[in-house]
Amino acid sequence: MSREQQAVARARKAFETGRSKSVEHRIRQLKNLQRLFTEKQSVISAAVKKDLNKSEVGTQLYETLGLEGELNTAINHLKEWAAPRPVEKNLLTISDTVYIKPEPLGVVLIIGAWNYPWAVTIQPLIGAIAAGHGGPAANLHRQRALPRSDWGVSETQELLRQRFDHIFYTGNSVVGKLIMEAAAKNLTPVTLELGGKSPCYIDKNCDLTIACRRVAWGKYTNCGQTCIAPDYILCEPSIQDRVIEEVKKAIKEFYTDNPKTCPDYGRIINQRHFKRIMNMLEGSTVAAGGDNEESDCYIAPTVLRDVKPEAKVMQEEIFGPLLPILSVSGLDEAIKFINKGEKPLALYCFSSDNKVINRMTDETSSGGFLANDCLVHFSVGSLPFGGVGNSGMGCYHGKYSFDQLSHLRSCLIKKLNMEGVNRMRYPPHTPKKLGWARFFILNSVDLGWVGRMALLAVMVVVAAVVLQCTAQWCYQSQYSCDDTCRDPIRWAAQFPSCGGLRQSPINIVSTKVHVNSALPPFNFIGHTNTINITVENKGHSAHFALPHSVRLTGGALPGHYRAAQFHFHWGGNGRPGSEHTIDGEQFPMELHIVHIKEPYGSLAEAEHDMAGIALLAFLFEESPDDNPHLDSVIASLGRVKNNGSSTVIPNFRLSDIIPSDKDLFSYYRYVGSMTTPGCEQAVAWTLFHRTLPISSLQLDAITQQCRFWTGQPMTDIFRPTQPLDGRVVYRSKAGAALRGVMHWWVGVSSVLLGRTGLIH
Ligand SMILES: NC(=O)C1=CN([C@@H]2O[C@H](COP(=O)(O)OP(=O)(O)OC[C@H]3O[C@@H](n4cnc5c(N)ncnc54)[C@H](O)[C@@H]3O)[C@@H](O)[C@H]2O)C=CC1
Ligand SMILES: CCCCCCCCCC(=O)O
Repeated sequence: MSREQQAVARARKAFETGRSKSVEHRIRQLKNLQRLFTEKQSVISAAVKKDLNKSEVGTQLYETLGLEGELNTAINHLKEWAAPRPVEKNLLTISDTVYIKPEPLGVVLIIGAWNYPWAVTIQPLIGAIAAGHGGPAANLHRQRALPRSDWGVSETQELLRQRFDHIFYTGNSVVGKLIMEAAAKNLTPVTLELGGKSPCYIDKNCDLTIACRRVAWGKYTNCGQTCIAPDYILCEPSIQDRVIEEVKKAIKEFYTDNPKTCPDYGRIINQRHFKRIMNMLEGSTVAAGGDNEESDCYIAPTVLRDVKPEAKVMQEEIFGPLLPILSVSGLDEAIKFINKGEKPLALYCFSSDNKVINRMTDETSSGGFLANDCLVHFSVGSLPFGGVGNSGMGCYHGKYSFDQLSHLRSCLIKKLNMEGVNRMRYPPHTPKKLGWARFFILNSVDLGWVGRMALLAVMVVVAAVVLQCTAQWCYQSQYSCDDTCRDPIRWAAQFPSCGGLRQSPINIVSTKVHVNSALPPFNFIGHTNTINITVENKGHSAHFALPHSVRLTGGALPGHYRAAQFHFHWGGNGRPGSEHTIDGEQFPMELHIVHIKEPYGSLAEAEHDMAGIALLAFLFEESPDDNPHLDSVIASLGRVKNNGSSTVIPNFRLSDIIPSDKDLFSYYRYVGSMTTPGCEQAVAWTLFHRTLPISSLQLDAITQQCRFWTGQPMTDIFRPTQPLDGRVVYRSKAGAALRGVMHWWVGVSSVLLGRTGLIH
């Protein structure tokens, strides 16, 4: 048996004892690892000094500090991570216990690279221990502190002939493919943390001194041997000379006039890599640096100017201290250039203009994206770190390491009773049974986070099942005395927020609103894009899903918001159906465009923030003529008649159904809630003065097409207005200056929080 086979056998035996599965055991192991970094700090630093000429402080800053943080996070959160995770259920499974159970996979092989030898091996190891793996085979690669040269390859190759339950590899993409090939033999899942050419776009609209200092830091740290180092700069020719001067200034500031003698400037790992990097200089013009000494593996911080895309230095990841500058005519060309290459591990964009940054994020893809800085995303444990496409697959850091190295097992525990409900899925199959199955499967019930108490909670759920099945919420129009669904006045019994003090919709009394000159116009982004949107009948209304490229800023909202969907509220048979009323008048129909604040990913995440959701509301007024922009909307509703059905509207533009920006400076603003259960009190409402036209024929077409989840015609889908409860409604003043925008929001929030008794 080879020593690699023995190591794997030992690890598997240890795993099979089941000891590593106990959370207490995992925490003990993590604490042991923590001790290693306090007790052996100087040995660790000395080894890395020999390998890469990193100073002791440098090793702590770039390697062990991050590991200490990861260890603390894992130790503090492990119980929560490892606990069963209850999930949302549908009506069919409401009485079952449904959860995700994170489980260790078995034996994990971790293969690391030499450039940050501790960070890239121990960080996945922390995840592996946390996930409950038995003695990972770990990396066998050798650093120069041990036998010098490329030892480790043959041992790794032998290891790869063994069977593992996961392989976590950090290194170059060529070897990454070999790893995947070896893993395929046993269908072993892999995480590949690879590299590539990470572009850095510098916009002319930015502080070049600061931008170049940050780029120089990102590039020359560890002598350029960082997987996420900015590989090359893209900028307009007009700023190239300034960029060179500023990078030179930063080099001097960090590493003195003579980087060779500076303790903070590193060395290339070995002569093979030294030659590889020096070869890349061929055909390019050195604008700064260029000095080198092979025997010392020294290459000075170097800048290359006017580099062509065909140049040698642009054909592969540099992984050394050369910084090529390529000319582009502007943002469009930079995006085109980046998209022509493989998807990078990191993408950097320096600009003072948010539009530039937004376009760069929206129109490119990369493992990570950083605006106006380099490398630091690696140190944020709450961000998943990993590549995409050629830069890798899978991710880690913090909880992501735990999840990456766990099997997220789906568990559904049913009881052997309630067979009646199951009959809808047993043969003989009939359309009626299908109708019931649609109802039970398509209606989800979010019971919230039950955590480790899942077992106890499910008993409560079982007890409540009969009540729950018959207690769906409905609009007043659906309710009749024979029904058991909950109409709006009884929503609060099941959804407590619906009885809160900041509920929507409201009646706006125009003489009582406060005129506020600090309410500026909105900035609509992506509203004119032509998109394909999915429309779905949700049982209570129809939702028109919007892509994340549609965004919103301005309007004194406290941040950037991404569109999620829009929907309408309507009446029926000539009855008005708006939710908001003005001076008691209800309008024929109301449009709501729902936006979620960044960086929240969903309504559920945003609901804990008082302004987590921005809702734009438009009232409709009856017009003698049809509004042609509503044709595609009306036609799509005809294709989603029943609960759960969906369709696509191709080539849709949001700007076609709402007025242009210049007509939207005038609006009401107040803080309220969603108007359907759970009535989350997290909404900054904007109700525009400008109404939208709709003909009576169009209104009839809209209100007569869809059906509720109960099968009845979907009419009068609005919630009655709610008490203001001391809230203030503001009205924007046309042409107001931007000044004081933040003050307005802070002012409103404190007024509101104070009045609702949340602050004193
Ligand atoms: N995404 C990330 O987190 C990181 C990615 N990298 C990337 O790693 C690359 C630099 O490291 P490398 O030169 O790859 O490091 P390396 O030469 O140390 O190789 C990485 C690992 O692969 C093993 N290995 C090498 N050749 C092998 C073969 N033929 N068969 C089996 N195993 C083999 C080595 O023993 C080592 O453990 C760069 O592309 C860099 O961007 C580096 C650090 C972090
Ligand atoms: C304070 C910022 C720390 C940046 C550390 C960067 C480590 C990159 C990982 C790698 O190349 O192996």
